[in-house]
Amino acid sequence: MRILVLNSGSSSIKYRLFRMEDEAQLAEGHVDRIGEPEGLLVHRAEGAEPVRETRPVRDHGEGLRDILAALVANGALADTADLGAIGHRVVHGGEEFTTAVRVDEAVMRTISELVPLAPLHNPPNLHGIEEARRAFPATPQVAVFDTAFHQSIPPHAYHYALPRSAYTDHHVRRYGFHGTSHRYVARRAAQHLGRPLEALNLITLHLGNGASATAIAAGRSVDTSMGMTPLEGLVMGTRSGDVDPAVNFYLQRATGMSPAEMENVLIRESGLKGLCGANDMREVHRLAAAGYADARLALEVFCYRIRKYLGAYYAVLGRVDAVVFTGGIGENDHTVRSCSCGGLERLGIRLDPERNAAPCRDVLEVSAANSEVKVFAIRTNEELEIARQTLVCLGQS
Ligand SMILES: Nc1ncnc2c1ncn2[C@@H]1O[C@H](COP(=O)(O)OP(=O)(O)O)[C@@H](O)[C@H]1O
Ligand SMILES: CC(=O)OP(=O)(O)O
Ligand SMILES: [Mg+2]
Repeated sequence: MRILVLNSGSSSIKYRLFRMEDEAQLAEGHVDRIGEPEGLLVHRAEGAEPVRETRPVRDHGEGLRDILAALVANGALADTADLGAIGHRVVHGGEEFTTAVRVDEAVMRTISELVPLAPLHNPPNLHGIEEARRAFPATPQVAVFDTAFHQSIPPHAYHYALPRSAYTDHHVRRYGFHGTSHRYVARRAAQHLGRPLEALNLITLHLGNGASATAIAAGRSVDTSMGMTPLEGLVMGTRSGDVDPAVNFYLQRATGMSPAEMENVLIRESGLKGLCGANDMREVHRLAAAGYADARLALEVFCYRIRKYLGAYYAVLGRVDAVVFTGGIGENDHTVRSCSCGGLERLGIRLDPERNAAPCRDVLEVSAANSEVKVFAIRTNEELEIARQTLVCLGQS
């Protein structure tokens, strides 16, 4: 069966096509700048020349039709009937969804009821599903939630110490995100260690544009650094992560910013970008190497926050079998890995500098031979995990 995985953002659609019999990736690409005067379309498929086009793409519906046409043109699909299912990334599933679900009217309604909890992510996800249902009415559509893996977090870890009505009336609690990635790399680590995931305690660190840490006990998520929204926790490209909530009110009063303007500052103008002007980690390194003190500080704040969560989750778990770094930064940035793990030898975490400097192609063990806790860099594949869960949901695996 062929499964198309879609990740619909506000002005983009990313996709990958898999043949599930052998989990081969047949094609991938993205449509960016939807609705802008000049859109960008990139398509790559096995055995075909890559295509890169710039032209306007009016809306998500047109973007999806372009993707389908490209998949047929480059031979990845014979026709639409060749598509067994579409799996959609949906960021917020609230408390309603603990696993992937087949999309129907009731599911669409529930995802839209969750929009207030994820105003940036859920509307484009929902829109992508609507358009896909319109473009492929006969194809089963499955929603796979970032929050689902974290539904095993116990009440003492998901409750904030707020008046009860915040939870009972307004659903304010920790939900956690990046669940498909944390789950995927946890499974890869277990395979590499040759042990069942259900027997392992892990700390997984997804460090991409968004970043989060998860404590995994006996294969299940028991705590994670992102909260009600993907703003809490680690320092990110443009998001602040943890701050004293009073900063919010203080800065609004001091500067006259509205709540919406303040939210924009915390989500889009903070993190690495706020600290040193660059949100891309490679650029932060370039600036630091060129002697910019702000960039060096940004790196230190970024790694220090990770180290704090490593310590906290060590305490949560009591025993840790492995720490896993993933996401664009976690997979590629050996400096961030060594800086984040620095000084944790007493916890049994010791890196091997030579192994740590090697490129990570799939699973790279970066801990020293005498490290009690194994440390890995593992390439994540959220799309493949979504395709697998789509297959499970349809009862075909
Ligand atoms: N070789 C590298 N060294 C350091 N950072 C890298 C490297 N390659 C990618 N990154 C960083 O990874 C981040 C993007 O991560 P990625 O997982 O691709 O993002 P997203 O969350 O959008 O999927 C950026 O900060 C980028 O600078
Ligand atoms: C939920 C989230 O933060 O996702 P991303 O890292 O893709 O922004
Ligand atoms: Mg990513």
